[in-house]
Amino acid sequence: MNTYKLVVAGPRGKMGREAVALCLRESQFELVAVIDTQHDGALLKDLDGYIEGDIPVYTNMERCFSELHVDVLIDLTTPAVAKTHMEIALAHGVRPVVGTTGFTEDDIHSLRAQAEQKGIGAVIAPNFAIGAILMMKFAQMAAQYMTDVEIIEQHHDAKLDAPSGTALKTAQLISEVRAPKTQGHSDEEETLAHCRGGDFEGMRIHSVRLPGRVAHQEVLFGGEGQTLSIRHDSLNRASFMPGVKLAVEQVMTLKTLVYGLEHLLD
Ligand SMILES: NC(=O)C1=CN([C@@H]2O[C@H](COP(=O)(O)OP(=O)(O)OC[C@H]3O[C@@H](n4cnc5c(N)ncnc54)[C@H](O)[C@@H]3O)[C@@H](O)[C@H]2O)C=CC1
Ligand SMILES: O=C(O)C1=N[C@H](C(=O)O)C[C@H](O)C1
Repeated sequence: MNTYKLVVAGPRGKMGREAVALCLRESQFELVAVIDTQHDGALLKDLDGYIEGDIPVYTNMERCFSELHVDVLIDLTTPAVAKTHMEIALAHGVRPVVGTTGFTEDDIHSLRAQAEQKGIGAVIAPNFAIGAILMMKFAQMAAQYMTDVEIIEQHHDAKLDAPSGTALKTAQLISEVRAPKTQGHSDEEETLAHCRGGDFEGMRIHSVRLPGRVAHQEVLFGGEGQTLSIRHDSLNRASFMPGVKLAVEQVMTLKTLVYGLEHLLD
């Protein structure tokens, strides 16, 4: 059985905590360090909310990767730092598995070039939940036949980016099968700014942020005399962990950057 030496960036975050728990319970995963913004030199068990783990905390990723042998970085941090984290990992021959959202298409192109230049794998997955991948694939399938589409995503109010990475990825997948088109009335006017949401090739994306939500998305299609709704709900963050596990296992076999877990499920 293959074993993987892993580092988690963001261990005190909502997703980072789940990822640390995943690494500690999976026998083929060995958590060798965590990357935090604070607590350099402490141990995981010293961090708030942890009671076990003689695992070193680094605040400097370069130093971590220089001192330790690491196979995979799991990054669950913030849009502001995730790209730099990926660049540092790739430069050190460490394969990044990144759930952090907020990457632009240019970011993805340049990171893919870096992964290919190093000849190692990398995964950016805007959503690790298998049901969310199915929701996106079903939406892509439906958009071939029903071309009027609006996406409504709902998240907790601590989310930094809007729209969600999942909503953007859904729109990108739909745009592979649907020509850009203007939706709604050609003379429509917003009397309150942004009421019609973001415009992605004519598809409208609406972002709801409310306490009590986790991660939810509905893709709405309208046709003459009929509607179709495709909805996915993540009710907790454990829902993302089978996808993280899959990505860690698969990234070891890749030689390029893969954007979207759907490419690892086929
Ligand atoms: N791909 C997926 O399936 C999912 C992706 N996400 C994404 O994952 C990211 C994290 O989400 P949450 O855990 O909900 O956020 P969070 O705010 O609970 O956690 C983020 C953590 O990152 C840490 N952090 C910030 N800068 C850092 C740095 N330079 N080094 C190390 N740690 C750093 C913060 O201290 C914080 O603990 C977001 O971008 C979110 O959109 C969230 C859920 C599922
Ligand atoms: O911030 C979150 O919580 C989530 N972020 C991802 C996204 O932006 O799509 C995935 C999931 O929706 C939860």
